[in-house]
Amino acid sequence: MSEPPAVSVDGLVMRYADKVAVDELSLTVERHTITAVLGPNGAGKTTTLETCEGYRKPHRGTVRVLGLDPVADRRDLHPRIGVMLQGGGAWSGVRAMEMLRHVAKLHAHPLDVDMLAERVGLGDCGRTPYRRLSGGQQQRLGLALALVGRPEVVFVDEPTAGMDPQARRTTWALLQELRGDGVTVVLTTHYMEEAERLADQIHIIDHGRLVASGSPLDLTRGGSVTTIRLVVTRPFPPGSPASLRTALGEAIEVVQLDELSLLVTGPADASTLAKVSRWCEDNGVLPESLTLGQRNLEDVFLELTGRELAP
Ligand SMILES: Nc1ncnc2c1ncn2[C@@H]1O[C@H](COP(=O)(O)OP(=O)(O)OP(=O)(O)O)[C@@H](O)[C@H]1O
Repeated sequence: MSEPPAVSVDGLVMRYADKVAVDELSLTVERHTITAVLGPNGAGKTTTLETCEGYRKPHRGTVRVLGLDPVADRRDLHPRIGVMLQGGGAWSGVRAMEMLRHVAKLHAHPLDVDMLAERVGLGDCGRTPYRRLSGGQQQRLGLALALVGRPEVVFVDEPTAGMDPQARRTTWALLQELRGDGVTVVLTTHYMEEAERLADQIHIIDHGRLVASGSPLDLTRGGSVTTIRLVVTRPFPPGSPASLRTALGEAIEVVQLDELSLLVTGPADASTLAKVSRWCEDNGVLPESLTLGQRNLEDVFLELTGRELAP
């Protein structure tokens, strides 16, 4: 029999009082991958992760991690997973290395804590109390705490939030190294670049629902699709997206980003650019800029939800 996937979520519904935070969500995370759950603030990413980690019980649907029920099989599952919580999850007065040593002792075969501290870049702040660590250092400690028990699956919630660009790159390299060692990494992020660079598989969620899944390449369709961004000097006349779409033809999508900009997506080329320019002239619209580019995940998200991904 083949081994179960790292994570399988099937028809998950999660509610806070009357609010539906996760709405019939189904997704699979294959082993030995980096999988990103991507979505804007409030999309339901943390709630989904916390359910996989066994901190919340599904209101409906099922969740399995390494084939186990995170709540009912908690004792068997917990030694096999690592969890990096949003906001660190350490006591405020404890020193970074004390905390790491303490957690290491709870595991049967922990990693060497000094090596791990060095690797995540905790280096010279090991004696600093948790509350005095910078946001980025708290994140690094959180990551070390998640990894010290040699987990098979590691859940990391917004691993690079609050990190400077260099620390972010170090963290990306570390997560890639983990995948190389056979660990499955499940991360949430609202950084499109993070998902695009790191993930083998991306699940985009919005309002608790899955809106798209695939590899970064699948989702951006191999770069054969281009975008045109049109920014204008005065608000568009009413009905502009529909009128522009009619002018450009069937295969082209037009999304209004805000009152002064539109995004055109599809098999666009120089002739499409010329048509957009002509449409502007015919409709008394004065372009401030008109740029042709490759479609990226941010554009995919915009098309799917009509909203920007970045907070
Ligand atoms: N404890 C709670 N009580 C009530 N509502 C909650 C609670 N936790 C989350 N929510 C709501 O559920 C929805 C999903 O929240 P969740 O934190 O899962 O989203 P998220 O995608 O992780 O967002 P973020 O990127 O901001 O962390 C949001 O509308 C949020 O306000």
